[in-house]
Amino acid sequence: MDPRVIELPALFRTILVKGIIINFRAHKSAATYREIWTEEGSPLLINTQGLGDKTATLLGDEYQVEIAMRYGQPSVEEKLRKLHNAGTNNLIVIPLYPQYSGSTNGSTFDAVAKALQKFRWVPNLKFVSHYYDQPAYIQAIADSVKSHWDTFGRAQKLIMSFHGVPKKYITKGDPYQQQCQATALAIAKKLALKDDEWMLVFQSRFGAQEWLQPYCDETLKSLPAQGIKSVDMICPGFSADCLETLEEIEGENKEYFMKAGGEDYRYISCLNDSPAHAALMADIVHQHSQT
Ligand SMILES: C=CC1=C(C)c2cc3[nH]c(cc4nc(cc5[nH]c(cc1n2)c(C)c5CCC(=O)O)C(CCC(=O)O)=C4C)c(C)c3C=C
Ligand SMILES: [Fe+2]
Ligand SMILES: [Fe+2]
Repeated sequence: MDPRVIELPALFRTILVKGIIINFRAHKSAATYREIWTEEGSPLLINTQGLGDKTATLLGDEYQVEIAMRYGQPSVEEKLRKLHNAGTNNLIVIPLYPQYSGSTNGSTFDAVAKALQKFRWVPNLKFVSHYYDQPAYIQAIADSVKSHWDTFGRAQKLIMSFHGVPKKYITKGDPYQQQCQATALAIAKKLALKDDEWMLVFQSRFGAQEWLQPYCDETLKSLPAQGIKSVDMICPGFSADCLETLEEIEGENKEYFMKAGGEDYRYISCLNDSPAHAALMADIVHQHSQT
């Protein structure tokens, strides 16, 4: 029901979410979550917690690191309360979405502001709007691709899949598409890829309106007929593996590609709780601690 995610007037949003999404999608969604669930719980939560712990180790005693979920648990409010009780006076918020979209980073800002409304205290606050072009981020992604190539060999094409948003969000001023393109180009450059050796696509289209193109699913269905039989898949817009990567990219889209005549489809994991990812987070914190 977040108006930043579904940009419709309240009445239409309610009809869409409570009338259509909950009735037609909840069952399928629960089944797909069951497919990716691990003994320890949600991959998104475990990977994010691991990243938080490793970042805390790198930052040392001067900092306290807490991870929170935009929706669900642990909540932003719960973690802000914990930080407040610990005497925190300087707060740095990093939404774990490298490319800014109102539907993610903007919405995270809303969650922090809304939670703080319940507090008398408001700390010194730094909000990291995006980090799509940070050299350490581009390097970490490129290194994860290289290390995958070293182990499994190299496919004909590297497909970089970013989460989609309705095209209308961009025409209204969201910088998300431009930031995804800049990230993808920087990764391709770092890997010295020729133009025909990589591609940017957008996944997760939902509903009837036009979303950002090219669509991931349609692209994968069409590539084998163009002679592309092997692909490496990466999702640089996701910090941690989750439903959108493990089920949608590693599962569903692999099936589309193989059914269309593809032969080799390899998914390269998100940065998750890798040392390079924790170092990137610590780097961002240090940059925002100085000013
Ligand atoms: C229909 C509107 C949605 C837009 C626009 C959207 C943008 C968007 N989302 C992410 C990242 C994640 N989304 C996740 C879950 C999720 N997102 C939507 C809808 C929109 N997202 C739904 C309905 C759900 C629930 C899952 C489902 O039923 O498909 C998650 C969490 C996945 C998990 O493992 O829990 C992430 C992460 C981005 C980056 C983005 C636009 C930039
Ligand atoms: Fe989403
Ligand atoms: Fe999605």
